[in-house]
Amino acid sequence: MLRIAVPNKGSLSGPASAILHEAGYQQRKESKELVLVDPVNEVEFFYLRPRDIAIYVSTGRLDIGITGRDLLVDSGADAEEILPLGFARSTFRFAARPGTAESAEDLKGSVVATSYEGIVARHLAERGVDASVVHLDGAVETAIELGVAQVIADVVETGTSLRNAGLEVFGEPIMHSEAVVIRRTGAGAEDAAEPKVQQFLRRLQGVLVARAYVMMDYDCRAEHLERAVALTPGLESPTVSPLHNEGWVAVRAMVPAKDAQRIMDDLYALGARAILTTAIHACRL
Ligand SMILES: Nc1ncnc2c1ncn2[C@@H]1O[C@H](COP(=O)(O)OP(=O)(O)OP(=O)(O)O)[C@@H](O)[C@H]1O
Ligand SMILES: O=P(O)(O)OC[C@H]1O[C@H](OP(=O)(O)OP(=O)(O)O)[C@H](O)[C@@H]1O
Ligand SMILES: [Mg+2]
Repeated sequence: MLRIAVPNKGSLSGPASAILHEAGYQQRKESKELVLVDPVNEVEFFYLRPRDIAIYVSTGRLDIGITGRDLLVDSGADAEEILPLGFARSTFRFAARPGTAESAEDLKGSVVATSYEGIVARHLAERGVDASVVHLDGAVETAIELGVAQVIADVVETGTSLRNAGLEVFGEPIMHSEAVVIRRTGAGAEDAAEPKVQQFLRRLQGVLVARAYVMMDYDCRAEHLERAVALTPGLESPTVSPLHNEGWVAVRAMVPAKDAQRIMDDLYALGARAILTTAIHACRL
């Protein structure tokens, strides 16, 4: 059985279970379940705190896990990212009251509050900045008002939490994060679990592609085919079939979902007709 760590709480938990479900894996029905065996797919899921997942995976007791890139880096565990998943996107940034500082270099002698001590301590050390780091579990934005720190380093998505606390980001983002699949550093072809890991990754990649692309079908005059195909090159090459009406062809290609409407306009302007898009539910590329 492949043993997989899944976040049990927080921003990563819902979308992680959703992508696994879309990839055809059984998922827990109830948030108190800690372990779930999916016998058909020969996978065992362990629902763990997101912050602990890299630690479990680094020991090799679990084969792979889903966590945040920021949590992976912060843990310092011997685990590496093998597939970015595109959800729980955030930046990790310094923030303070306006006018406090402009960059990490201004933080000498300051107290920085954060839930990500590992990332912050390393970032400051790399720049030779001597500042103290205070660990807080959450709601870090409040640490400044309560006088625990002059500066915070925290996850920022919309910036609403910072604005509500009267704080502003400063300096370059410390890192960009999103949910990622991780495994033990150095795991590879020699591992017994490797074929199953690769199959698991192909399934998740299939979901990511199915989410990002639609299938587009249209008819166009043969003399317009080259220009039409330039608009819909597909992933490898579009399928072109003859139509019963001479001089017309049917074209089928995958296109990025976000561009679909613009491409349909451009194809129509080119004289293409019967332009249809359909959702892709699953795929293996
Ligand atoms: N508002 C947010 N938007 C996007 N990603 C976020 C947000 N808050 C946290 N994350 C991401 O979620 C992961 C942290 O998960 P974790 O469960 O520890 O915290 P959380 O989602 O803030 O939940 P909670 O604080 O309620 O326990 C990190 O990878 C972080 O980048
Ligand atoms: O930029 P925003 O869209 O406001 O999102 C960022 C906030 O979301 C998370 O907080 P969460 O609600 O998880 O509370 P926590 O600080 O207790 O973790 C994170 O720690 C930030 O505070
Ligand atoms: Mg949080």
